[in-house]
Amino acid sequence: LEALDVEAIRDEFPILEREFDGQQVVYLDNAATTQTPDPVVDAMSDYYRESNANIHRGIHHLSQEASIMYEEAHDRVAEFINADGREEVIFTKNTTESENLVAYAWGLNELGPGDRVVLTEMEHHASLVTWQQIGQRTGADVEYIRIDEDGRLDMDHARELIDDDAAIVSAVHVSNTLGTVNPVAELTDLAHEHDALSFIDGAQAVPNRPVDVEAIDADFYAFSGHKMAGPTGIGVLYGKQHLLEEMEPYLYGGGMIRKVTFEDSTWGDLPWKFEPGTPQIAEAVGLEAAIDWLEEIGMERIAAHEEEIARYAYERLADEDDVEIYGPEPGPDRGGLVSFNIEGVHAHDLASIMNDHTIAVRAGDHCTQPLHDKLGVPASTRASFYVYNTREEVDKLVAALDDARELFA
Ligand SMILES: Cc1ncc(COP(=O)(O)O)c(CNc2co[nH]c2=O)c1O
Repeated sequence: LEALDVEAIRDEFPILEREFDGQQVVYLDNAATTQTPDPVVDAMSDYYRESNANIHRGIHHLSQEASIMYEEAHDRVAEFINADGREEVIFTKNTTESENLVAYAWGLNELGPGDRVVLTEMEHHASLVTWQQIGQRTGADVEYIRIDEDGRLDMDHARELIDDDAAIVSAVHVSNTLGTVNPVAELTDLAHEHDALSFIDGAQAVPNRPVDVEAIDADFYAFSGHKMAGPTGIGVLYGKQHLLEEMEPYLYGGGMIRKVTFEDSTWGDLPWKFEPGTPQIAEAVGLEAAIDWLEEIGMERIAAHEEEIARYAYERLADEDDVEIYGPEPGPDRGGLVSFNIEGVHAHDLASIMNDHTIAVRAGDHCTQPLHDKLGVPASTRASFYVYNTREEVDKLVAALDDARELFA
């Protein structure tokens, strides 16, 4: 597999030339949000300059043009994740809203006492808090598949929890804290063996590796545009068509109806039934441009680049005696991020020192507070990589650790 031309890629991100206090930014916070290449920014600007109009096929050229752009963005997403078609691709605001859509439109109506919602201990709050609250409102139990000391799922425990009481398994594809790549197809098979649904949180997977929802056979799959070189304000909920057809919407308004009388209303076709009001049209154009841009590079090459950079970062950090790294060894079941702590230095202090060197990392609980409780630490520092990161940037990260030791350890 030919390596990425990182320098050519970096030329499409002017933001990576930014300097603070005379130092060039080193952006290692990609699990939080990725940067946006010129072609994506240009596509959205061009939309506003040349095609902007409200959609739902108004009787004028601009509306028809904007409607087709918006509708075809759904087709492009379906092709990218190997969904059957636009009917299985709902545009939301972000992964969080995609999780809530299923929780409200399916969970509230289908769950009750005696049902079990099976999560994992490494879930992001977007999934964990959502299903925890739905469990409280419906009387369903919420249980968590344990992780082992390497940050991998305990699949024996998974098989124990995913039994005939399980109604849905909601699991993260790639952990945003541990980097663990979970066996989502196996979890889905287990769920289906017991007539339970499978909902996979792909926020840290779709941007970084090939994802085929049909191969996984997930019933629902969620991700965000801003984590895959696309804009904020747009996310995707993939859902199997027969499930989305059966589900009642939980957000009402214009654009999602077929017929409205004073007495009642009927709902429009998929995916529009779940997309009320004026949607994020420019963001849909931007998301399609991001998919084009990523596929131009190739998802396999992106995954290989990230594995190589994460492996290098893991190995450099593992050489430091006072550094504790969370999650599996480098390899196929670790994604492109490394979370760690330095003995005697709080993660926030470390991130602050990194910022003195204009190195952008994330410090905190990464919206996985129960996982950090389980790890026995209040916070961690996370370096997360994307297509434009280099080994030299990892070297700068490691070199800055000494400043933190001098000041805090
Ligand atoms: C695994 C996972 N699930 C869901 C979300 C929520 O995505 P959103 O709805 O687009 O915000 C995130 C975002 N994770 C992070 C956002 O900032 N730092 C992070 O690690 C995530 O990493």
